[in-house]
Amino acid sequence: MIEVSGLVKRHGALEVLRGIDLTVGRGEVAVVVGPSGSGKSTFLRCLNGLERFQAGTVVVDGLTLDSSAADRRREDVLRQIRTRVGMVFQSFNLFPHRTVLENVTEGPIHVLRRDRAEAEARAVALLSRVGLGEKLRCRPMQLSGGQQQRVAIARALAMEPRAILFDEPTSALDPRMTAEVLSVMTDLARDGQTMIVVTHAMSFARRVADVVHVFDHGLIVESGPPDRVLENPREEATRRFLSETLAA
Ligand SMILES: Nc1ncnc2c1ncn2[C@@H]1O[C@H](COP(=O)(O)OP(=O)(O)OP(=O)(O)O)[C@@H](O)[C@H]1O
Repeated sequence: MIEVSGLVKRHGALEVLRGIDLTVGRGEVAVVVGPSGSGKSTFLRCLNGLERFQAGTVVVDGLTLDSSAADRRREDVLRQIRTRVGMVFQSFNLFPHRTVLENVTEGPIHVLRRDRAEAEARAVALLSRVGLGEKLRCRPMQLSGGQQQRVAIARALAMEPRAILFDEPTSALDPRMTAEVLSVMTDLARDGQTMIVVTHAMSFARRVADVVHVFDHGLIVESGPPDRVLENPREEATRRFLSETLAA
């Protein structure tokens, strides 16, 4: 579903990603962990074209983005990738003046050109699935952070994405709201949703990830199943990261 090779991203002289290779199969859950500043968010942002990169290739569901694509072709590929790959951010990013229901129907109606009644019926079903069937007419401000994040997940799902990228979806939430959001994400994973999740929630990584990738200074230093990487890390950088995370 997603194949990244040799991805290099620079900000001026700073090499933020120094040659990332990573593959995510259909229905797989990849969890990305690593210290602050190691390039995790930048990596996700390169996958759906929010960031340009200087070298390497990203293939998503058969669509290829590379560093050399001319602007017109790039825009065309990006448009297609963005309809196939959802993104859920730390800060929810909902439309503040729209209702919960409108937040979820906006993309299907205006981007996928779905009929309004069909889009609303599906949005109601998705909002019920994330436990918000009673909140359809609320505005985002009237909801807790955990509820807003679940709206953001329903909004991503409404686009029928082939894959969803999660960028620290629970780091602005308290433990109870974090648990609500991780439970929704766990259900999605069980239903076979392809996902890449950047998170500090190690319990989620242990329970749900098929593969954990450890970033350090713009490189993947270690990858493997969670019980192996998190319980028996081979690399010093992984051990350091895990001991700092446990101490925090
Ligand atoms: N627009 C930018 N201009 C310059 N440097 C940037 C820019 N965006 C990110 N960086 C730098 O790139 C590096 C990687 O940042 P990134 O946000 O990807 O890390 P991260 O692993 O997601 O960190 P965190 O866990 O704190 O979110 C950092 O050193 C950051 O300062």
